[in-house]
Amino acid sequence: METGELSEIPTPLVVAVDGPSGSGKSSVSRAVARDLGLAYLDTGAMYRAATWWCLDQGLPLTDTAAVADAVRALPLVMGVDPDDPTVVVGGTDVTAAIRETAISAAVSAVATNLDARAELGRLQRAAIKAEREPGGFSQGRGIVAEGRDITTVVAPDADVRVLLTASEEARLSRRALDVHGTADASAVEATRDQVLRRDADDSTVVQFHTAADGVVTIDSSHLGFDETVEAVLAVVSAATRA
Ligand SMILES: Nc1ncnc2c1ncn2[C@@H]1O[C@H](COP(=O)(O)OP(=O)(O)OP(=O)(O)O)[C@@H](O)[C@H]1O
Ligand SMILES: Nc1ccn([C@H]2C[C@H](O)[C@@H](COP(=O)(O)O)O2)c(=O)n1
Repeated sequence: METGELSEIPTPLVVAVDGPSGSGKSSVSRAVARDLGLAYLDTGAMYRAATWWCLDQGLPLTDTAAVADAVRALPLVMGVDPDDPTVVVGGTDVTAAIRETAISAAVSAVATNLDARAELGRLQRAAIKAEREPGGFSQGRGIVAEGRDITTVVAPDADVRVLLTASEEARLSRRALDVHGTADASAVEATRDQVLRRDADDSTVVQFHTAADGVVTIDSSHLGFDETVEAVLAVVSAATRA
């Protein structure tokens, strides 16, 4: 499918994308949203923002009740422009800060807190609903939302549901390139915690390695970035023609 061909897609359109760390969900979902003129919601960034907020207040992430209370009071504003997805907490722009290694290392403690998940899921559903209505960023065209449980828990009724996977090897070398600028053996080794340990911890509460019924799997291990975007657009096209 050619870029831009989907200007005729039925709207509002909700596209849900899940997958493990480094599978390409964020970058591919942003490109798909841009192409289709939709909003973009990075739900992982919401877990990261919640983690930043708790740590900023000096909360021990092991105190599950205190973390859940803090997340219920989280003053979070998510920017859903795919060209400039921002994250603001209590008036502070934390878009860059939430990508730091300290947050990546700690975020699973919040992601495995079931009360925090319930609250963030509620905020995610509200953000998706807002983009189905005229007042949102997309003016009612819709949204691409990505994470770990969007196809299954947050938006199981999405118009298009995709599980984006890639081999461990591909995911580790992509993340190593991002973080260390090289995918040599030591860079890959240094990336294991951020990718595999985090996925193992997160998998204890949410399933994102196998597609649920009705979810289309795209394995990007041997696809380039543009090919992966095209593959998702093809799934959107097929689903909206059906
Ligand atoms: N098909 C692909 N081929 C090569 N590189 C890719 C592909 N898809 C994504 N990438 C690159 O891999 C890196 C990781 O992608 P991205 O951050 O989107 O993954 P993610 O699944 O959102 O990870 P995380 O959940 O850890 O945030 C980025 O640099 C991205 O450009
Ligand atoms: N829907 C979601 C989105 C994210 N998470 C968790 C999993 C990660 O450890 C963390 C950060 O996500 P990332 O920015 O790396 O995509 O948030 C989740 O449990 N559910």
